[in-house]
Amino acid sequence: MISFDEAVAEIGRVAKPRGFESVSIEEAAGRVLASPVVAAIDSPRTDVSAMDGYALADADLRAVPARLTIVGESFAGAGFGGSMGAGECVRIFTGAPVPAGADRVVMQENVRREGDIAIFESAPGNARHVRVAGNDFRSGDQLLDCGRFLDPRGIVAAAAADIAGVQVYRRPRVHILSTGDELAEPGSATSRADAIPESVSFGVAAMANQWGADVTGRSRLRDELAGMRSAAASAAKEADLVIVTGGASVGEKDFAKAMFEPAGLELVFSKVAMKPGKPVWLGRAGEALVLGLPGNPTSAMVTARLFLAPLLAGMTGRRMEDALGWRNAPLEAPLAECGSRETFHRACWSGERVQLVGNQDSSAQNALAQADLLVRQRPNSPRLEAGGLVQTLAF
Ligand SMILES: Nc1nc2c(c(=O)[nH]1)N[C@H]1C(S)=C(S)[C@@H](COP(=O)(O)OP(=O)(O)OC[C@H]3O[C@@H](n4cnc5c(N)ncnc54)[C@H](O)[C@@H]3O)O[C@H]1N2
Ligand code: MOO
Repeated sequence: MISFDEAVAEIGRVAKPRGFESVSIEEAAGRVLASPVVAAIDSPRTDVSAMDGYALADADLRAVPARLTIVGESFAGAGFGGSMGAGECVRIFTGAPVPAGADRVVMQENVRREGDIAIFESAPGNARHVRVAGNDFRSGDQLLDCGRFLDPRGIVAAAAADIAGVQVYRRPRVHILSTGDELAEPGSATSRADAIPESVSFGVAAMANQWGADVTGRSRLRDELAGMRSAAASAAKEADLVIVTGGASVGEKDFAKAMFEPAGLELVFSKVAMKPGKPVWLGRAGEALVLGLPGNPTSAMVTARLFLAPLLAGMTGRRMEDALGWRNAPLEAPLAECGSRETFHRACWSGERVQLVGNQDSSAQNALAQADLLVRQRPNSPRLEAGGLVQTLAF
């Protein structure tokens, strides 16, 4: 049995992107850049006004009040085509090109207008209200680095670079196999004695999508080795990552690993000294990675959060740390000493402190939905009093 940190290090070794593709800016949100975004234009492209008002030459306001003749208008998208001389100004709007000959914009609130004459009663302040060409970025500037997750802010910069598309890492194809004779489609559990709703694969699929995967297949399998083996072989051929739920322990029908043997399963790790989630395992079958999650729903979702999220971060070209951002937070109540397995308690954030949820059973589904944090407790660490700091991870 390896430690949690050793298991995370193994995840880091295997979690590599599987190629890249070009997508339009429209499709790029939530993807990760496989090549940098380089600006194709200056921004702004020319000197533009930062205010609605009047563009003029500073020299014309040396003596105030000043009366300048309005010789035209400049709008964003339709600049002033003419020329502006001494004693003249141009009506201008925010984002519009500043005409040649002007080096300042005066806000319209500080200007009185009489027909074609603009009257400037007082000396303007220091602010010229002109955004100089290229002051945001220049053509050729690298705006976003390779590996950048295209969040809404990044997408703005990518589009502003005036490029039609970007190169991003391919979304890993994920196939989820849930095992167990007892499992039934939600809504149909009572139609069969001893059946329960299959719940885990839905949470695992949601998490896989959240971390950038494309869930291309979902299958519910009976505990029958021949059928499981053929499902395992075809999932391993079709997917980059196969996730198996259940059958990870030592029961007589726990076939999760055995089902991949004919597909050439090589284990990376099997069993981690953690609670919950001890039976979690990782392997390869041909080109595919295979992640085995315990069947107990809380164990499955805790191990998915701790291993699937960083695995997909790496497979989509992100840093693994993006998925494992631990933060210190104070405890609401004392925490008993930890046993020999590293423990990940389910907890809630009250706004000021961390409170463990009441039901810490690894089969819990109601308490699972209440928890928004995991609290990490190192093996054999001593009791902590209320107010003591613990490491937490958004769950
Ligand atoms: N003798 C031992 N028994 C067990 C050990 C052990 O070390 N020695 N480990 C325990 C631990 S820890 C866990 S966790 C479970 C994990 O077992 P499996 O991965 O083999 O899971 P199953 O037996 O298939 O199922 C466990 C439990 O979860 C329910 N389940 C399974 N899949 C789903 C699903 N997709 N949706 C909803 N619920 C699911 C299943 O009905 C069982 O109740 O083993 C312990 N035993
Ligand atoms: O993973 Mo099991 O506790 O961890 O029920």
